[in-house]
Amino acid sequence: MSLQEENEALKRRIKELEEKNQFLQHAQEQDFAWPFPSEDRLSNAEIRRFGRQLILPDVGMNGQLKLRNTSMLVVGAGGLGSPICLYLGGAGVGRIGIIDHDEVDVSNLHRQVIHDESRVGINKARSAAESIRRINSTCQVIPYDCVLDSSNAMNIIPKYDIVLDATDNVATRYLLNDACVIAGKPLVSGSALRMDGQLTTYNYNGGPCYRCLHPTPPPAETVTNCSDGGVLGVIPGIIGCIQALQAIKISIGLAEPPSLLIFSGAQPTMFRTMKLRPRKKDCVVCGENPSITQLIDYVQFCGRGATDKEAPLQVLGADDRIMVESYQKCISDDRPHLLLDVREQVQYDICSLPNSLHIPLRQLSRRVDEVKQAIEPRQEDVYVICRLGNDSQLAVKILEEHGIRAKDIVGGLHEWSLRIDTDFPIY
Ligand SMILES: Nc1ncnc2c1ncn2[C@@H]1O[C@H](COP(=O)(O)OP(=O)(O)OP(=O)(O)O)[C@@H](O)[C@H]1O
Ligand SMILES: [Zn+2]
Repeated sequence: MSLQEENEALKRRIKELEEKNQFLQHAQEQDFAWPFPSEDRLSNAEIRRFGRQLILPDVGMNGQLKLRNTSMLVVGAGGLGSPICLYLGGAGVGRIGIIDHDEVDVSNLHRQVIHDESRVGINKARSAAESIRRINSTCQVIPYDCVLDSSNAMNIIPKYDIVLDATDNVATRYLLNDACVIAGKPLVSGSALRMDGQLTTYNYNGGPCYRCLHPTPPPAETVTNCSDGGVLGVIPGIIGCIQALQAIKISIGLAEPPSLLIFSGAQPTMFRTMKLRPRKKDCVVCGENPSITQLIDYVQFCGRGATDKEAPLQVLGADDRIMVESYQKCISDDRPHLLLDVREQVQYDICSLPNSLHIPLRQLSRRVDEVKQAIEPRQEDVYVICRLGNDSQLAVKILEEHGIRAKDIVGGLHEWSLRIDTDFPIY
């Protein structure tokens, strides 16, 4: 390509980007009159755009108008929130609020398909809003770049007709439940982990709320999220799509009594539905004499908040732990020692430090003799490592119970990769 051609191509690209920018600014600055002024008819442009779903007897003019006059709040623009936002925006929902405080990370992109590589580092609510506007510039999209918590939930939730829980932590589930009961909003709640997912609508059609079924939160250390347990990208895609469908059905008046949908992606018959237990008359929030009439401190109630899902465990004292730098010195000084790696096989196969003995934490109690055999000849020091430095502490405790003194490596392989060997993979 000649210099002149290159110059012309660059000019075209600049023009393209300027046009895109203008379009986005226009979309952001559009007049947010709500509900839409012309409530009783669709424009020709709308008829053309929504024609394929407009001709469904279940939707029709009436249903499409209802969608246009419905506002929905999507909490979390991650794995579930991505398909929810894309399909609700595409379907013609009039107003969509999106809350997320987090930024797009490259490890999100396998499932959070509303974002792309160019959005890495950008707030997810803003990124999702931009994607919806590109699909349907007439949708009023309101991104909230913040953590939804007790201080702001009652300012936001009452402004919407239907709320969709697309988050990944227990504190936000209880917060959303209570806020939706207090504000009288249906809550379409989804979850996805590994190959499985679940979906329920709470506080809808006389059905139960989340607390009716789960009065107390599970112990914080038993809760697994996608970054610990993994997730196949398409699983939240499926659940999120059904959440969007459910919200559309509620909006246009097609929804049945709420039930629990259980999705097992690894099984040949993937879908099951179960009847929900009825609403509890003595439920503390939706019962006849509720003791919770305003939002509480959910971080305290659940033992963990929305933003500290990867907060490190503190099980051991300082004497039972070493920093990655000290472990590196141990290697460079050639000090005899045993490195025990307690991650699952699937993680060990991805990467490991040389000369480690591998016993997954789950098997450690019954395989403790292997550790003894490995250290006995030279009475070596034992160091335990895992991915983030949580399981390794639990492993040190187990070894202690069997009379083996060991130390855990603080922050695990993640820290090793950040501070010692940047070529070591992070996953
Ligand atoms: N209280 C909250 N307020 C705002 N956003 C929230 C809240 N709780 C969770 N979220 C958001 O919900 C989304 C859930 O997405 P997802 O389950 O796919 O996990 P993730 O946090 O993006 O990814 P990973 O677990 O792999 O780091 C996240 O983007 C998270 O920031
Ligand atoms: Zn209840």
